[in-house]
Amino acid sequence: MKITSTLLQGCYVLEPLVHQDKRGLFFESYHQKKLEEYIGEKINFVQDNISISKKGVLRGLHYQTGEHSQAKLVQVLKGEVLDVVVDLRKQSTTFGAHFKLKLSSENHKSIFIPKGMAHGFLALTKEVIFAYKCDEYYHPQSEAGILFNDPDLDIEWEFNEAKMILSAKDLKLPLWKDRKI
Ligand SMILES: Cc1cn([C@H]2C[C@H](O)[C@@H](COP(=O)(O)OP(=O)(O)O[C@H]3O[C@H](C)C(=O)[C@H](O)[C@H]3O)O2)c(=O)[nH]c1=O
Repeated sequence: MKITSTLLQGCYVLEPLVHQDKRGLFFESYHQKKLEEYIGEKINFVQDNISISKKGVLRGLHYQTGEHSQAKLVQVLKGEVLDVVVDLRKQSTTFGAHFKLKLSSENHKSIFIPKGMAHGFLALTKEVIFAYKCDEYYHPQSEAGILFNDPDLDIEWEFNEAKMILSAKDLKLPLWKDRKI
């Protein structure tokens, strides 16, 4: 597995070793020991999530606050997304910055997102199966988010906004300057 840093402190891109043969392919989609050794801290994922989205669906930007803040390992099992991570950590050297990367069932890449980040993705193909691990359980009372097209974050989603599909909840998320801490 190859692990590379991103512009965000503590956020990494993982690329598995893909074993191909006449049947198809095999790769380790998660290896706790290798990831812990690289990031230098223990990881204990407790919940796996899967969402399925049509082309144009944008989910995010979401996070959980306080003790329910989640580290995540996100990957795409089918299709392709533009994945976006935003650094919410005031003490971070990359506070307020964002990182984006295309994840797909072709590139097999995943992103380790540390606690203290907002996360979202835009589905770029007809059907996207998105799978991710969280190190804290879902805690609705601690859910928070930032509007996807916040002017201060200025995220270029590379997609026609008129064709995006968002939940009513996500369309009402606050701006960066009004976000829940
Ligand atoms: C997140 C979550 C949701 N739910 C229920 C709540 C709703 O009834 C339904 C859909 O939830 P929501 O609209 O929040 O789902 P997404 O918009 O995909 O949310 C996710 O979107 C971005 C990409 C993330 O990174 C977050 O982990 C997560 O917030 O699933 C659960 O039962 N458990 C959960 O862990």
